Amino acid sequence: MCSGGPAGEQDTAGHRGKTTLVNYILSENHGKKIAVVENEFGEVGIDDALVMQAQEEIFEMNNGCVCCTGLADPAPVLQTFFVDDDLQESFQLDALITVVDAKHILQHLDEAKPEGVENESVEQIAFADRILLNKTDLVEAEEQAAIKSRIKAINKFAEVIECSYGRVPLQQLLGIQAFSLDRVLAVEPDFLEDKEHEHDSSISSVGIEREGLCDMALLQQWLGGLLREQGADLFRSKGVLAVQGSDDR
Ligand SMILES: Nc1nc2c(ncn2[C@@H]2O[C@H](COP(=O)(O)OP(=O)(O)OP(=O)(O)O)[C@@H](O)[C@H]2O)c(=O)[nH]1
Repeated sequence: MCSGGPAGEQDTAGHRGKTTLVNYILSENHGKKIAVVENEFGEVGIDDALVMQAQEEIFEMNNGCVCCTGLADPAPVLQTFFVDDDLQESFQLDALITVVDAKHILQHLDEAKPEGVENESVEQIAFADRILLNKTDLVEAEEQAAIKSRIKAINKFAEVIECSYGRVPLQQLLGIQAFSLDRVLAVEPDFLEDKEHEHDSSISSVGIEREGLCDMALLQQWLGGLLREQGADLFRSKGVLAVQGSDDR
């Protein structure tokens, strides 16, 4: 299970490399059968198109609210494994793996939040059993060491693995039996209590679906305007485009 987070573009905050990691796992020759369950935030499923169509089955759950998708707090998704009897009987939670974007993590950890609102980057690191410190190609060794010690200060138990493009030997990620309920309870003592959580309505999504080909110049003009006027309020944008004059998607 990989926990999510706010996104932007490759060298902007967000997009930490989770899809890249999943695609790497799916394309490696590990002999395992893998099912991917995606918790998509928003009514238009995008990740499904971005995850490689290997032989694996992909289940997509659309329209999750931001707090239930694991995008912010990983706890609600983790709880699912413990409150559902069928899941408990058939599955074992092997590890919660958090992918960290080395280029932007310090900025996220330092973000001041309103009172009562958790810093989701801190939460995701605190709950993790393994932490992939990804995009290390974009930071100097000195900064990397500083990031590692910040991570260790939040979670001293999880092994931190430095990598680029999620390239980590798979025996360090799959079948590692690293999840420990006791450790999660130490972070959040009421983790197993059947509490209704308040849905976070401060973050919402907008989906746009259109038939036909798009004009890249017009699209960039529109996106540029949107970023100028509302960039500070945009957490994540992604999509699949059929562009006029190009065979690629
Ligand atoms: N330089 C660099 N780029 C990377 C690395 N890992 C992933 N990327 C690039 O970062 C971009 C975003 O990667 P994704 O795997 O889509 O990120 P994500 O976490 O799935 O993003 P969301 O699903 O939107 O949260 C892509 O262009 C990747 O090729 C890395 O280690 N270094």
